[in-house]
Amino acid sequence: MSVTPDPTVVEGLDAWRSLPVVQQPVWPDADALTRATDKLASLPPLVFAGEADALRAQLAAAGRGEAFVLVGGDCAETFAEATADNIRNKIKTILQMAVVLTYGASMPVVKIGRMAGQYAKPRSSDTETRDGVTLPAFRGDIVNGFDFTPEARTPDPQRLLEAYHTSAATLNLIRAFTTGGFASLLRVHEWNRGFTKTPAYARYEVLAAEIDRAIRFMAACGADFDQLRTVDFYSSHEGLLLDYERPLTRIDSRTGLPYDCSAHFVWIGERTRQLDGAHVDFFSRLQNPIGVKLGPTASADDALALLDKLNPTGEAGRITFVTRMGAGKVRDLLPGLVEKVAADGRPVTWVCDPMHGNGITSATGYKTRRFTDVMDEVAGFFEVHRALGTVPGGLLIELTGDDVTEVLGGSVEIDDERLAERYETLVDPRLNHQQSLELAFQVGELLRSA
Ligand SMILES: O=C[C@H](O)[C@H](O)COP(=O)(O)O
Ligand SMILES: C=C(OP(=O)(O)O)C(=O)O
Ligand SMILES: [Mn+2]
Repeated sequence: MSVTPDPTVVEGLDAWRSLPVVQQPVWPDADALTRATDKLASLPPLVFAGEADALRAQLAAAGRGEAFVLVGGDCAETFAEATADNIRNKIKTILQMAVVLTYGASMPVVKIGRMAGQYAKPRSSDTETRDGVTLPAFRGDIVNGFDFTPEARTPDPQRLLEAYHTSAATLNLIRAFTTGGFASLLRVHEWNRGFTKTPAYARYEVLAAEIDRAIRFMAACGADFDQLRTVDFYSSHEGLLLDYERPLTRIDSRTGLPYDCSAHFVWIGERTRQLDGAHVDFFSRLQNPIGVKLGPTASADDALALLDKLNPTGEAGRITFVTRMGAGKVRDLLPGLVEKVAADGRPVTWVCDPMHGNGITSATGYKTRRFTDVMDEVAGFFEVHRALGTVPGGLLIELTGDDVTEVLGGSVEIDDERLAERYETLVDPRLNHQQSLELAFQVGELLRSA
C-alpha cells in the first residue's frame, strides 16, 4: 500500500526557488531547461529510498564508533571517463582501501563512492580568462564542457540528461561488481591485479595473503562465507545543482516522504551551506542521510544552527559533518567545533576531508596538494577527536584507481616536475592508486592505535 504524501511536503520541495542560491549556472535557454527537467522528473529514480535508510543506519553506527566511513572518487567525474576500466579501477581501489581499514580497525567500513553523479562543481570564479579571452568557468560535465571555447562553455541543459544516463550506467556496473561476485572477499588478491607494482601494492599483497590464510582456516572450521560474497556500496555526490536534484527527488511510496533518488548520500558543499540559502532549505526536506562540509570559517554556532535546520530532532545518521580545515588549522579550529556540537547532544557523524583545505599551486603552475599535508590533516583529525572523547568516523578522499600524477609526494615520490606526466583531472588533484593505498595503510595504523 502506498502512502499519500502531504501536499505541503511536496510544495515545500520548491521553496528553495524563492531563496538566495549560489553556484548555479545561468542557463541561456529557459524552455530548453524546462524540457530537460520535465524529462528528468519522468525518468526512474537511480536509487531506492530503502537503500538510503540502510545507509543512514550505517552512518549512525559510524557516529558511535562501531563502523568507519570511506567516501572516495573523483573531484569531478566526466562523461568521457565513465568507462568500464575506470569504474573498475576506482571500485577496486576503494575495496582495497576498505579491506586495509577493516583490518586496521577491526570494524566494518561503510563504502561510499563519490561516483555515479559527481558532475557539478562549485567554482571560485564564475569566469576563466586565458590569453585575454574570458569565458564562463567550467562547472562540471553536467553543466558545460571543459574545452575553452564559447560553444563548450555555454551551459546546456541536455547535459542534465546525459549526467542522469551516465550515472545510471555507472551505478549499474557498480551494482554488478559489488553483488555479482567481483567484490567477494574471497577475491581479495584479484583486486590488486593490473595495478603498478609499487611499495603499497606489495604491502597489500602481504595483507591479502594473511586474509586468505584466515579465510582458509575458517573454511576448514566449516564457516559459511555467503556474507563475504557481496558488499554494500553506496553512491554519493555534492548536491549542488538544484535543477538536477529537485527532479530526481521522489516521494517514497512506503512513507509518503521525499528522498533525493539521485544518490544514497548527498552533501552540501562549503560554498553553499548558507543558513538561509536554497541548498540548506532543500536538503532540510529530504529523508536521505546528508553531509555538510565545514571549512575553516565555520563556527560552532553555524554548526548548531545547521543542526537546527537539518536535524532538529537529532536523528542518528542523518547528519555527517565533513570537516576540511587544512593541515595547519585542524588542531586549532576543530576542537571548538566538535566540543560544542558534542555538548549539544544531537548525534553527528564526523568525517574528515583532508583534501580541500590543503590546495596549493606547484612551482610548475599545477593546482595540487601535498600527500604529507593530507596525512597530517587526517592525523590531526584523529588527535582532536581522541582528546575530546568523540569519534573520528571516517574519511572523504578524492582519488582515482589510475597512475595519475596530480598530488605531490607519496613513497613513489611525485615531485613538481613529474606533475606534468599524467595530470588529468579537470578540477582538483586526486590521489592515485599507490597514494590511496598508502593513505589507507597509515589510517589503518591510526585506527589500530585507538
Ligand atoms: O572541488 C572543488 C574545488 O576546490 C572547487 O570547485 C573550487 O575550485 P576552483 O578554485 O578551481 O574554482
Ligand atoms: C568542492 C568540494 O569541496 P568543498 O565544498 O569542501 O570545497 C569538493 O568536495 O569537491
Ligand atoms: Mn574537489
